[in-house]
Amino acid sequence: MNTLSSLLPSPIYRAQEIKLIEETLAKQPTPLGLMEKAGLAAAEFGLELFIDKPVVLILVGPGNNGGDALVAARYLKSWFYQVTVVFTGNAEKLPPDAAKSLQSWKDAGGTIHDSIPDNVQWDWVVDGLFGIGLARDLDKRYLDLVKRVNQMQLPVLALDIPSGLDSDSGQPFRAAIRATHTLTFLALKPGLLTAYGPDYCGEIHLDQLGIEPETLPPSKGNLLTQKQVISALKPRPLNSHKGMLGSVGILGGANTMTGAALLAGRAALKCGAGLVYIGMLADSAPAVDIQQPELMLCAPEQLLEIEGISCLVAGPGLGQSDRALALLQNAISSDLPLILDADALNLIAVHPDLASQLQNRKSASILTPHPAEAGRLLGCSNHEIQQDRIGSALVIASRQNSIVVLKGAGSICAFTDETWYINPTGNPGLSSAGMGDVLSGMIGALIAQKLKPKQATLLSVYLHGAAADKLVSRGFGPIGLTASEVIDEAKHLLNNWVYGKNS
Ligand SMILES: NC(=O)C1=CN([C@@H]2O[C@H](COP(=O)(O)OP(=O)(O)OC[C@H]3O[C@@H](n4cnc5c(N)ncnc54)[C@H](O)[C@@H]3O)[C@@H](O)[C@H]2O)[C@@H](O)CC1
Ligand SMILES: Nc1ncnc2c1ncn2[C@@H]1O[C@H](COP(=O)(O)OP(=O)(O)O)[C@@H](O)[C@H]1O
Ligand SMILES: [K+]
Repeated sequence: MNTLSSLLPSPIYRAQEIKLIEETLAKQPTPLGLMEKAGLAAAEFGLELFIDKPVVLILVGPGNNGGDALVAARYLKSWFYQVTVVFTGNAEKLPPDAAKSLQSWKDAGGTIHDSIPDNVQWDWVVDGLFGIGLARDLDKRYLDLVKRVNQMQLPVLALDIPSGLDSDSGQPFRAAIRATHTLTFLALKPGLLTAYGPDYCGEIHLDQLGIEPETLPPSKGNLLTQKQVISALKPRPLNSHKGMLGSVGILGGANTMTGAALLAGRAALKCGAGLVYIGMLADSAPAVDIQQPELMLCAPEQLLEIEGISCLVAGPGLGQSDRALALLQNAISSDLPLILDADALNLIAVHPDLASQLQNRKSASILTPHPAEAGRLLGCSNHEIQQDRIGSALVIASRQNSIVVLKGAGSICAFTDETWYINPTGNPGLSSAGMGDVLSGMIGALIAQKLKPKQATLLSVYLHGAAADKLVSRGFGPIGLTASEVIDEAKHLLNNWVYGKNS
């Protein structure tokens, strides 16, 4: 069994893909069937977690997830746990493997309750109501069970996925079990990792049921891991100079939003860009950033004329004025790698000519929308984006011929070759103004330092969240965490990753 942080690059499969894998595996003769393995793994994990908690409630659903729970019940009973099994479904309609598990449970002397008995004080709960087979809203019977368990405020071990959660999208079907631990089987599913998934899953563990990951079919989706993102980093040559480390141009900072451009610029500087220019649109734009005088501030029209810029970030605090539109047009028509955030995305959403200009670019474009910006780009609501974060990010990537980072809990990085990644780092401390500006500056810095756009994007997304996680672990958040703090921590982490120092 693996915890998330111990996983090497790990494939993520949607429900349809997992079903195909299960069908293939079911045809291969093994001494122990997959359900038996899943139930045993769950019981062993329960034993590890709750060795001193003997009274357990096990909820069994109408499909194979329920079958897993019945197997777990049988093992736990044989280890002298006091097990109460609740099954409200129709035994005659159970799929064959689950029906066998029910029979084995009964053969072992187990009994079934058709509702949760009153007046029993359980120590913990096993949630085996639904797994990846749930594809519609919970009906009242199951909704009541889910609500009842959530009210108990007990430790809950969810099998495969918390019941009620959509394993593809991370959205609850009306309600979902709030688990303290989720033991998922065979491989990761996106719904565990993005949108509401992390809120419902608690600690996520993976049991591959003895199936070697190399034998699974290749997946378009993967979990981002530290090992993968840092693989492109290397120490600077001793004989380095600032010209080698690239220069980032930031376009933004209209009236009242100069801070956004400054944050992007400071992030670019502290993530290692050799030179950082900021072209601000504000009427009385500052001539210098007193806190960061290394930044070079200039008129935005001038920025686009500067020789030797390696990469442009357009959008932080850009506004949507005619001047902003004209500047953005120029930025998109440049041959430079381009990171587009915030109002740059909003302008593209309402100017189809800009969108088609973007599609035809030869150099890399990276779009970093939050769900509302993604909704504007696709002409749909924020809610619709969140219902299918992966699909939405892939559609934007393909339509705009761009790398896309769909931000928010479990950010999705999507590519035009239809591959996608989910980022496991980050926390609600990042839900404050300026965090997106910092991310765009970080990507700019890494591209300027000659990382490939894909690698720069994946590394920045992971680093941005990891810096926030480090800060929260030291008590600097989540409440009141600031974008400026994230910049400084990202600098420390990046040095640590490249030079192995405990800074
Ligand atoms: N098939 C296999 O080989 C394996 C399956 N495993 C387990 O099986 C699970 C998938 O099993 P299933 O495909 O049977 O699906 P589930 O057990 O997740 O649930 C599907 C069942 O729920 C019913 N249902 C769906 N939505 C409902 C709703 N809103 N209200 C009431 N009933 C509803 C369906 O009619 C079906 O009977 C996995 O998540 C995993 O836990 C594991 O044992 C590993 C091996
Ligand atoms: N709950 C969360 N968990 C993980 N990451 C988060 C969370 N909330 C926000 N973030 C991250 O913080 C950043 C916020 O960006 P954005 O919404 O554009 O902020 P702003 O526009 O204020 O700069 C994104 O990278 C996003 O993924
Ligand atoms: K479950």
